Amino acid sequence: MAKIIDGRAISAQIKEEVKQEAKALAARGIKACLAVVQVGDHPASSVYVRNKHRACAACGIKSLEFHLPESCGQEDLLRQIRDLNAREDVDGILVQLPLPRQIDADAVIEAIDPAKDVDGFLPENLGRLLIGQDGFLPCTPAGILELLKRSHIPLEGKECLVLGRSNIVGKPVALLMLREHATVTIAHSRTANLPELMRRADILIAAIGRADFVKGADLKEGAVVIDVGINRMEDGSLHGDVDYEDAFDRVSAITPVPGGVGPMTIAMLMKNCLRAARARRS
Ligand SMILES: Nc1nc(=O)c2c([nH]1)NC[C@@H]1CN(c3ccc(C(=O)N[C@@H](CCC(=O)O)C(=O)O)cc3)C=[N+]21
Ligand SMILES: [Mg+2]
Repeated sequence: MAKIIDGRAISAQIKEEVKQEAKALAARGIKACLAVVQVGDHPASSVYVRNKHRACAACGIKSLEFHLPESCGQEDLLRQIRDLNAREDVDGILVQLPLPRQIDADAVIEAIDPAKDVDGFLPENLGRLLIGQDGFLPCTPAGILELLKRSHIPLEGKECLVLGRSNIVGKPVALLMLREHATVTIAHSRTANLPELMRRADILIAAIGRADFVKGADLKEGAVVIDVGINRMEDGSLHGDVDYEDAFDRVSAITPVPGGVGPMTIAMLMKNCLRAARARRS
């Protein structure tokens, strides 16, 4: 029987821990504060942004909303970020992605003060992860590690296969697994021997954005599957990158979609906000 790794339950536990820490900080007169910057009205973004404000409220973190029009220019956005960098009361800055085409997203993200980079997207924080220094970890990779740790899944010496090589999930989660002494392989669209790699992975982390791409027969018997994919189907349902039903009887543990990695991303964002507040103000 496969164990379902319950991201909603584990994220609720983390948010409860953050709430207690936020309370302790508030007792010293420090109210942690996240600024969320949204540009335009990408429908998915509005939902995600609302969820982030909701999580802040639940954790006792103040959240501020800055909503710029779809047509806003690069300079307008940069001015907004410089303003938030300068504000004493703002601990974390999150610029919701994707940004409209006319905006250079890399330049915008890099304008954020690294001490307020609660997404963990800046070169400074990703570089710290690479060389083993403390910094803000990107939320999805950090959430994946937390899911594995709180589910007591051993990582040391295990074969871990990461599907996908993005800067915000694939590459950083591979580094985190390496830090935990797993043997890590990163596969991508041009990997030649994917079937062979999938068949021998003890832990498979899928972050490719292709609905139901990984089938049960692809997996090693008893593998642990972490599914980062959030693929919206035509009927409105969400599917992961792994065919959950098909994989279920073959794995020892698996994250559902929804209710797996997604909620953990937000919980780790809350944790990063609190950490930013503590580091900046005490
Ligand atoms: N600067 C920035 N930081 C981000 O962290 C960021 C971003 N931009 N842009 C968009 C992506 C996406 N993302 C998700 C967070 C939570 C869920 C989540 O909670 N998902 C739920 C349900 C989702 C649903 O029903 O649509 C689940 O998987 O159970 C999903 C996706 C953060 N992102
Ligand atoms: Mg599925």
